[in-house]
Amino acid sequence: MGTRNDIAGGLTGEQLVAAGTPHRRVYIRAAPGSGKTAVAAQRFGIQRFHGGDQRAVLAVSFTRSATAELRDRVLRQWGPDVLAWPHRIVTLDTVVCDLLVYLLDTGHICWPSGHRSLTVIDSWPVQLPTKWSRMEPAVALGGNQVVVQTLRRSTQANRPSRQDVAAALAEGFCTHQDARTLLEAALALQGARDAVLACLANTAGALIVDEIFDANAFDLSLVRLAVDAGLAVTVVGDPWQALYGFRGARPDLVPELVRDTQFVQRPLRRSFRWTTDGQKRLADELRAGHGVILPRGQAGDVDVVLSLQWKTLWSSGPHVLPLAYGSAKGQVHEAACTLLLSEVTKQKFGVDATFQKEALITLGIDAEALERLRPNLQQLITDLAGTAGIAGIWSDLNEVVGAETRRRLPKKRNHHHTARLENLRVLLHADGNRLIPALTAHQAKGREWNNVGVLLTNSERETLAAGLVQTREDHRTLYVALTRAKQATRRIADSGSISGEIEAT
Ligand SMILES: Nc1ncnc2c1ncn2[C@@H]1O[C@H](COP(=O)(O)OP(=O)(O)OP(=O)(O)O)[C@@H](O)[C@H]1O
Repeated sequence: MGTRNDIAGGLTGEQLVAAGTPHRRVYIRAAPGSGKTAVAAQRFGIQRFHGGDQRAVLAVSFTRSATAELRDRVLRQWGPDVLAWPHRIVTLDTVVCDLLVYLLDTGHICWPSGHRSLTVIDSWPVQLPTKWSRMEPAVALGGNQVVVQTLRRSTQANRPSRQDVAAALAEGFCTHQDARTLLEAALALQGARDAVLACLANTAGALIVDEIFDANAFDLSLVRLAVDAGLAVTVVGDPWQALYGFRGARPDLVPELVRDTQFVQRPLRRSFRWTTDGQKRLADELRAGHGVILPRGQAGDVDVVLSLQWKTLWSSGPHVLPLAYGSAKGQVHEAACTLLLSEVTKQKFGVDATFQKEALITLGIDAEALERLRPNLQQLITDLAGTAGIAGIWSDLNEVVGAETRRRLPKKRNHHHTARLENLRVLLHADGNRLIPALTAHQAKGREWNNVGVLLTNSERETLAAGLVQTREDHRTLYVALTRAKQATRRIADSGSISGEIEAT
């Protein structure tokens, strides 16, 4: 089986060394645009076809989009055979669930009403009714039994009742976080831990972990477990691009893992992204911690606008269309507006709104129901682009979406609901002007465009001018935003005008 590399001219020596190294524990430390995904994909294929091992080659990443990108790349580089069972590319959450189910199957832990297959959901509020409360039902392990406890939290939030969670659990439902909590607790039981180690050793020969700096302490303990089980483990990542501290990522623990378990380092230093001296210089200056100023300049043609917050993007003038209202919080009205936004983003850019999938889950709407809804959503966009009153459009949206969802839509409209529609209306009225898609740096991670505009707050500009520090997550988020362009990164002003060339101080 030969490789079908999709990179013109093939991989460089540095990339081939990283992809093909025979070491069993490898840390590929990669600069932005250095072909991290291409190298991970190459290593997957080498271990799959040339590893001389029938056991699974497993690659994991932390988000669905990063996992899908790696899977696509592996399939393109190696053809469909590469993912014949048992070889897999999945999120680490999938591996967690599989191990939990294995422990249920082997009787090391017991689920209420004896369930052995699980339906794992993103969060309870997308599935169960909630109330504003301090009392939070928490799934835990009591001995080897899965139970529900109630915890008193210091702040109130929308939370489901203990009874509803217990009933859902008895039907085999749990959240990804529950699955993690339960596996972590189970691994503290010696019998269960030995069983997981044996399961890993028997079924998998190699593990590749993409974006290792997004791992939290438990994720890293699973990587250690894979090392203990004797798997060949490769971790890939860039410490400058660790963004998920808010989800508990612990980039500071990665050097410890690499040191303790004696990984060899294979750096990827050369970047293929920069096609101009200006962008290369910017990337070098940022990484060296030097101060950088992106001066304002003439407007025109960036391919995307990036910012650290969705909110900033919505207040950035009539030419910038953000691909989401905000991160998905499982609220029904927000989800209904996301479906509407998605019709616009599909029309303008040919892509879904960023959290459309989450909105469909929140509303319990499947693909067929969405198709039924779409003509009505399109009519609502026409209304929004016209002069119809916002209050009427708000209740029409409720009626349209209400016909397909069992979730209760709000009876009373409030300012937040109508603001979403008002904002969209402003953009639909920006006639004749080219709309530019806008994303947060988190959503832009791993992606690249020719020309990138960034929207910065005053304090972010000051941070940039003083120079970035790798240990600060807010600094790393700026770094990710400013290293997405192949040609140029410009500072876009709120009016929609864009800055000129990069200037390093
Ligand atoms: N050997 C190579 N020759 C030519 N182009 C390459 C080579 N390796 C990678 N590239 C190109 O460089 C670009 C960046 O690659 P990729 O997206 O894999 O980088 P990355 O390391 O994942 O970046 P980031 O960490 O910033 O997300 C892509 O357009 C890719 O096709």
